Amino acid sequence: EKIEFTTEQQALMRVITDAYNKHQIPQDVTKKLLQDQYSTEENFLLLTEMATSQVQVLVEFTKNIPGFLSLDREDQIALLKGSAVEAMFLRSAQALNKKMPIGHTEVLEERIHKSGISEEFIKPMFNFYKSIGELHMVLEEQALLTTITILTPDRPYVKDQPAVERLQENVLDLLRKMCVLHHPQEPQYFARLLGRLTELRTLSHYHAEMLASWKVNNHKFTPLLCEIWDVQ
Ligand SMILES: CC(C)c1onc(-c2c(Cl)cccc2Cl)c1COc1ccc2c(ccn2Cc2cccc(C(=O)O)c2)c1
Repeated sequence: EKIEFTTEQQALMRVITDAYNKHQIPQDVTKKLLQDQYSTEENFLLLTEMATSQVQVLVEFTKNIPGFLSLDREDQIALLKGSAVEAMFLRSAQALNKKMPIGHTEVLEERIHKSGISEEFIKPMFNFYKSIGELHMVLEEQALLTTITILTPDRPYVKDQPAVERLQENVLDLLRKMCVLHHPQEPQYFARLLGRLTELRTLSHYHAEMLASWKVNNHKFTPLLCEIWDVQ
């Protein structure tokens, strides 16, 4: 069917894609992937640094989502805290599936495997990475899916859910059209993408247990991660 984008949708697409492209993990952080040692401790510290950098990238990206800064301030915080892990699973999936320079991916996978995460969480995590890779999302779809995750109205402590719903609906409609445009042979592609959001929620529950097991082994997180994940 012929896909038409309204002028508002074209503007929304450009703003979100530009924001998604603009904010990257600094090179010095990703460069360390290849240099530092391989002990469990070193791997954990490197991943902690990447997670911290990723949260900063995420906050900057979120501020560029049209309408986000007009939401109630406390709701903005609730949306960020509620979606940070899911957005980082999406971002790490995209990084592992393509974005990383050659050789970084294997190193990064290796470091995740050897960072003190128990096997029961590694399996679903890498299944998710594989399922994201199989979708071959274009960049716009990645940016929109991340935005939809952030604009999830039913996060804990969100007061004005309808306001968040209205923003999310605009992005959902735009993603639906982008999917028809980029995957014309797969009418179910949009539904498959949204199915990944369900998998993200499951991973987010696993992640809470990962944090608890790291804490038990007295692993330290940065102040920013402690704040966004309510640990320590
Ligand atoms: C605190 C730390 C040990 C941790 O706790 N849970 C997770 C955790 C884990 Cl272990 C998996 C998924 C999500 C989280 Cl929060 C992590 C490690 O977090 C990350 C965060 C981002 C990650 C990674 C791996 C890749 N990326 C994204 C990435 C890497 C390099 C370049 C770019 C880019 O955009 O240019 C993006 C790990």
